Amino acid sequence: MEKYDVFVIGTGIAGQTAAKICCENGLKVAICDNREFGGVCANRGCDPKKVLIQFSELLDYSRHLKGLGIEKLPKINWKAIQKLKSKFTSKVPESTEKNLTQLGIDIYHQSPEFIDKNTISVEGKKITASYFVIASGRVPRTLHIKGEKHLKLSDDILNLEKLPKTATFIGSGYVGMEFACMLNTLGTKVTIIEKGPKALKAFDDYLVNLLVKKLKKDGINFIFNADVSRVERLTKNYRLHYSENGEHKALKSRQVFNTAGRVPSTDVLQLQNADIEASSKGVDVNEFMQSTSQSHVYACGDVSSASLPLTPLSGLQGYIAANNIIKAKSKTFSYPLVPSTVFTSPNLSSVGLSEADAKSRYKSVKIYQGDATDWYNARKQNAKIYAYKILVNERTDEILGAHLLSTESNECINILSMAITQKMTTAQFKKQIFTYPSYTNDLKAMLKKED
Ligand SMILES: Cc1cc2nc3c(=O)[nH]c(=O)nc-3n(C[C@H](O)[C@H](O)[C@H](O)COP(=O)(O)OP(=O)(O)OC[C@H]3O[C@@H](n4cnc5c(N)ncnc54)[C@H](O)[C@@H]3O)c2cc1C
Ligand SMILES: NC(=O)c1ccc[n+]([C@@H]2O[C@H](COP(=O)([O-])OP(=O)(O)OC[C@H]3O[C@@H](n4cnc5c(N)ncnc54)[C@H](O)[C@@H]3O)[C@@H](O)[C@H]2O)c1
Repeated sequence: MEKYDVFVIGTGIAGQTAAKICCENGLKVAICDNREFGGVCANRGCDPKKVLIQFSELLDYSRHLKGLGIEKLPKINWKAIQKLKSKFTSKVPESTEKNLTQLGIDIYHQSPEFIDKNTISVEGKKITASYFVIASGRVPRTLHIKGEKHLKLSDDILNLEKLPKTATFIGSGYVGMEFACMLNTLGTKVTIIEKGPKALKAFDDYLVNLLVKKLKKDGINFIFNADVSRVERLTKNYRLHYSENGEHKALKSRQVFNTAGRVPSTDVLQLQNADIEASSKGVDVNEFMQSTSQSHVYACGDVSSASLPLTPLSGLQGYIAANNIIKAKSKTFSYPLVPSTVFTSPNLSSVGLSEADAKSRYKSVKIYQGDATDWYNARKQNAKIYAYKILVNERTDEILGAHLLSTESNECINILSMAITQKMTTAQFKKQIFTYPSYTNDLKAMLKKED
């Protein structure tokens, strides 16, 4: 029977970070994955997605300037784009394995199953470890509808051989909105069907409404409050059945994508054999990223109950878990401020408190909100929408939350994130000198006029 100090499940950013730190500190470490090594972000998430999306962004940008200096729109070569994307993804599994092995970490290519609290079985072997790190991430939610097997997933979108003429997306969260926007810009006729009353429910209503309005003008069909029930295969197309206000409806498209969210990947691990508690939120952990039920088990990244499933947090949680294995309770996870961006055209970005949360926590909240479409930066690129909402504590003048909708919001939001972390007042922020002309410089102007 093989024996390790630490056995890590999952080779994404969380698992790799934890494994490397444990190994560098002299522990005997093994790591496993039931898919290609390297995790979602590098293989089938953030990185390949942005390689593809930069082309739809470029096309959207060019469309705005057509007739104003651009005569012909760029012609998209999807095959070449896929080739470019593969240059980023194809080497990830091999280089990840090589890197881990060179450090002296043993690797396994299968999902393990817990046999008891200290024993797992993997690749037909029984293995014991003093500590386990569960870093198995999330997988697409199953919808439990008839014909589910016909639904394609985000992996399939990233690997599309050709752009479909028509496509339906079930779910209008990050994944659905980003890919729907990309395909629509590249020429696919897109419908988004959402069970709730709005898209991107975690984001600011004012900005989401403006984004949805822009995307509708671009040709995306949105259906809200819909209950999907069945997918049917036709000769060339698929028909999705759903009900809206109790009325049965159906729509036909070449592809139907399930973008209805992701759930913790714990199904096959047999956690119950080791009495490790997990819920629909993931493996239950405390502030040390330690399982609340088994002190020798840690969970980090998307699979942990403390996750907000974004890459930067997964790395941080992997770091915390490993450090606590090396020295018990030496590091705590205390929900840092996390900026995030939905990579639609334009980008929707957010950091800190929402308007509702700010108002419930603070007595008096100033709201700096506006449509900046007629400001210089948007006008020069003939952008269709540019808007913002920044929330400020009236008593202290500190910035509490920021929400931006613009082509550059994915970068600008980081400036506001730093300002909030540093507890900057708007007076201090406005004293900063930024480059001109720049979207960053506009942030100061946003804080001038209260809504
Ligand atoms: C399409 C898409 C786009 C995204 N874009 C962004 C973005 O732009 N920015 C951002 O911050 N985040 C983005 N995310 C989220 C981001 O990818 C995740 O938050 C991040 O990858 C999580 O890292 P992790 O290490 O926790 O888990 P993962 O990267 O999911 O790694 C978990 C690993 O565990 C393996 N595994 C799962 N189950 C088992 C098992 N039973 N046994 C063995 N191994 C197992 C998996 O194969 C995987 O390799 C995106 C996600 C998707 C799906
Ligand atoms: N740019 C980024 O940072 C980025 C990009 C992609 C994913 N992510 C991360 O991955 C996570 C998962 O993203 P996601 O888009 O898969 O999930 P999500 O939770 O953001 O969105 C899922 C959407 O599907 C809807 N839905 C659920 N069941 C449905 C049903 N039966 N019919 C119709 N609609 C249904 C939900 O109401 C929701 O609007 C995100 O929370 C985010 O943290 C981040």
